[in-house]
Amino acid sequence: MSHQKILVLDFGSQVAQLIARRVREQQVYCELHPFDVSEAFIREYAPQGIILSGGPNSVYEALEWQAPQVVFELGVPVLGICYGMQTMAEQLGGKVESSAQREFGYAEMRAHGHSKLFEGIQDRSNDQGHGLLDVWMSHGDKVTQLPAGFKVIGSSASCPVAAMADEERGFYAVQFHPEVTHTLKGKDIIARFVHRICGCGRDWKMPDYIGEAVEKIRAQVGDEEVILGLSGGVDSSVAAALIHRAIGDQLTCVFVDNGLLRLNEAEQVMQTFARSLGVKVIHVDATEQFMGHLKGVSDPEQKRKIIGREFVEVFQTEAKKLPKARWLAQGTIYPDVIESAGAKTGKAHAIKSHHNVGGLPETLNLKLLEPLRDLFKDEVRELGVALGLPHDMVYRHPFPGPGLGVRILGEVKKEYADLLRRADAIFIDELRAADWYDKTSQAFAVFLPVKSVGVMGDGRTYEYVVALRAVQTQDFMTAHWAELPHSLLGKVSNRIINEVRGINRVVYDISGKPPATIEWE
Ligand SMILES: Nc1ncnc2c1ncn2[C@@H]1O[C@H](COP(=O)(O)OP(=O)(O)OP(=O)(O)O)[C@@H](O)[C@H]1O
Ligand SMILES: O=c1[nH]c(=O)c2[nH+]cn([C@@H]3O[C@H](COP(=O)(O)O)[C@@H](O)[C@H]3O)c2[nH]1
Ligand SMILES: NC(=O)CC[C@H](N)C(=O)O
Ligand SMILES: [Mg+2]
Repeated sequence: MSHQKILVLDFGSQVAQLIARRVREQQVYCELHPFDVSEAFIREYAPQGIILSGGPNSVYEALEWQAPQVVFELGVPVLGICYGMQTMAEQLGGKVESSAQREFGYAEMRAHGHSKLFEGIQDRSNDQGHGLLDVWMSHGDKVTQLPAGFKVIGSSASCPVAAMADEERGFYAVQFHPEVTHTLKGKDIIARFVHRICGCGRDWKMPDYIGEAVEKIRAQVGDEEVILGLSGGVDSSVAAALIHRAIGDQLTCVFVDNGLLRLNEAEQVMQTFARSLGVKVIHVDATEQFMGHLKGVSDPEQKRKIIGREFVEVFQTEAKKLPKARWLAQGTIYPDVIESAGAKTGKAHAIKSHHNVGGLPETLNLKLLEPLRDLFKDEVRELGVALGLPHDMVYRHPFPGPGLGVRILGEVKKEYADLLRRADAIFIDELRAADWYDKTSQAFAVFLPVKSVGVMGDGRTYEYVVALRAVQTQDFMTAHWAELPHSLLGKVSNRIINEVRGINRVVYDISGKPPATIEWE
């Protein structure tokens, strides 16, 4: 089945992913691509409408940062946002200049000229009955001359052309950012563009998508076999459930106990998958193998690389035991794809080597099956619910593949892992009991291999420290530390110190991301 689609062209905006999110929320399929994709690509993609994102450049400096001309020749509506508006103006014969008044943050925009884009959408109105909108701006350039055929449809105090349109041709542009939540009616504006102006229906729904995905997996796999690394996390669990729905027993999951899992995790995963869902799961106890290779290693990057390598090692060994195994399935999701795409616009530094990216050796001899490649995390969760996975599994916090290996600072030892497992379980227990688990995006304990002095029962102690970490975030790219109630933190600290012998001090991590990261290594 083919969907009606929107195409988002990325000019290097920090929030380009959000545009795609906002469109998907309208149950309209869309993809984000670098602005310089080929004309042939755009024609073949056959969008129902195109959105041009913002970006850091100025149109009068970065002359090659233009939308492919075909964008304006396809006969479909186009929405330019910020830089997207400026390049639209420039390319169609208008003018853009650097502005004396730069605007960053809140602005009030007055809508005028009865455009389809804003009609009936306002936060309040002024004395003349014009709609006023609270919008979020981030620009230093502005359109100073309209291209032929355009009229002004919105203005703000320091930006006379805050929005423009050529309704005849379906070209719309806004200087503000409708994709961020600070633009209060942004969601309505995106909805208006994709539904009314582009004429897209609501045909992107997870329950319907199951059938489509199942067909595709069957066609790809045929009568061959698939192995999937199952972690019990959201992505691999949903991938397992989906592939199992498609090919049943041709799927074998491999759950690796690397000795770095949380308390009772192995039992829980086996229980849910093998017993409740009837999926074939092989439980590989590779504790010795992982711990052996990690012995004496304290550099975080080296630890990550070793863990990644050993995972592949295990998958390969297991695949050899299945004569028809030709596929390795992964729970790769859309943000993973976008973040590692290395588009012309991306200049990201390597902060951490994620264990599952780029670690596949040439000799693997297995094809990759990635049925969640087009989905955002919340879509993956919705799909999981539609597939009948238990709520607790679908809404659990993410857990990184290197597991406790990156939560024990420095060298990993079994003794440390055992202490950490117990402290972590107490923290998560208490979070749930206090109804805070679902209010945080990720929470865990970290083991610090330093000792401090304490006094317990009149005796001196000299023991290890545990740090608690809890964050709130939408996308895990940035995060705030969670303002957990002091009483809750107090209770967790008390329980850990009383119940886990070997730990006599608990601290709470109050660093945001950036500048810190969520995991400590
Ligand atoms: N213990 C494990 N055994 C087998 N495969 C694993 C294990 N840990 C991680 N993996 C593999 O690595 C992939 C990436 O891990 P990642 O943590 O990003 O995803 P996830 O565990 O599926 O979901 P979540 O992000 O919710 O934790 C998983 O999809 C899974 O295929
Ligand atoms: O599957 C994974 N393999 C990894 O190697 C890995 N490293 C970090 N994470 C998770 O990614 C999110 C962001 O983490 P950081 O702020 O620590 O970079 C957080 O959710 C982290 O738990 C990983 N997940
Ligand atoms: N956020 C943007 O797209 C900014 C566009 C352009 N660089 C400006 O400053 O006006
Ligand atoms: Mg995980």
